Amino acid sequence: MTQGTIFKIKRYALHDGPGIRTTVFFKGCPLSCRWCHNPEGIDPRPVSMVKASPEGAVHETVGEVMEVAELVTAIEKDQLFYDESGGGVTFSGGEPLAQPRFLEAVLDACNRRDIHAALDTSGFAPAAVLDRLLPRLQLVLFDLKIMDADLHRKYTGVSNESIIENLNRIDGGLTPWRLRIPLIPGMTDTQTNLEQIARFAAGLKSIQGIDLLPFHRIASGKYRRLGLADPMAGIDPPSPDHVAAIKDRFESTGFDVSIGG
Ligand SMILES: C[S@@+](CC[C@H](N)C(=O)[O-])C[C@H]1O[C@@H](n2cnc3c(N)ncnc32)[C@H](O)[C@@H]1O
Ligand code: SF4
Repeated sequence: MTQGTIFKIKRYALHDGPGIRTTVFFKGCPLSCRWCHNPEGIDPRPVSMVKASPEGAVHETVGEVMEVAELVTAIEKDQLFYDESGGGVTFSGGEPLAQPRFLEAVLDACNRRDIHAALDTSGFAPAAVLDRLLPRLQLVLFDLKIMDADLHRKYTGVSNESIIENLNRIDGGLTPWRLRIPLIPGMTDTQTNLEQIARFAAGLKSIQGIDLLPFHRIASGKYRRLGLADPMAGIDPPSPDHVAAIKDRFESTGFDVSIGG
């Protein structure tokens, strides 16, 4: 039996793809982005978080091992909503590509049920994993964080070499995809990085659009609950005007650009 580890299933999501969606968060990620808003999803094993309750602080375990059939049952519960809204399921995390066999089995089940399946990914995976999974996906939301290899390593912990290779791979294929750029002040959101991304994006062929994801601070409480220091303490979200100017910049070169995705 193929099993996977999941840390959240969010129903009635209106982001991360068209229509009403269920977002499934896969546990485990080979990156460790300094700004990650899902720090509880990085360790592949279940982790302990402190939760406030009427009885005081209690520990809860985040992360659950699931069978393919169990997850598919949870996903198909809302098939009526997907069908009526043009929605479906989005696999996010953590990094879904870090559990490729489990993801493949769940995708096969979704494909058999005609459930639209989207992948939210850092793109950090062996090319063979991507090649196997792309034909099973109806949409890929592919993050591009930092073009400079050294800065990418500094802020995410890994090289971006395989990510760029995989971007070029998906761009030559048939699976619909959008580029996602998190706007993190001083890290991804610098003039140099955005210019480098714009130059790279100008050469892409099958890209359907760009989603800008402005930095937000929803994770600060999560770091506290994990017993960790917030690595982004003191950093504010970018202003709406600044984000609008970046949107204009990408739109002026012909891209369909959304804020928030
Ligand atoms: C948590 S990640 C999971 C999927 C995959 N690991 C990735 O990075 O694309 C989902 C999305 O949230 C974005 N993100 C993470 N932390 C963020 C933050 N603090 N503010 C805004 N976007 C953030 C990522 O860039 C990514 O597009
Ligand atoms: S790749 Fe995604 S899940 Fe992994 S650390 Fe970065 S933002 Fe978080």
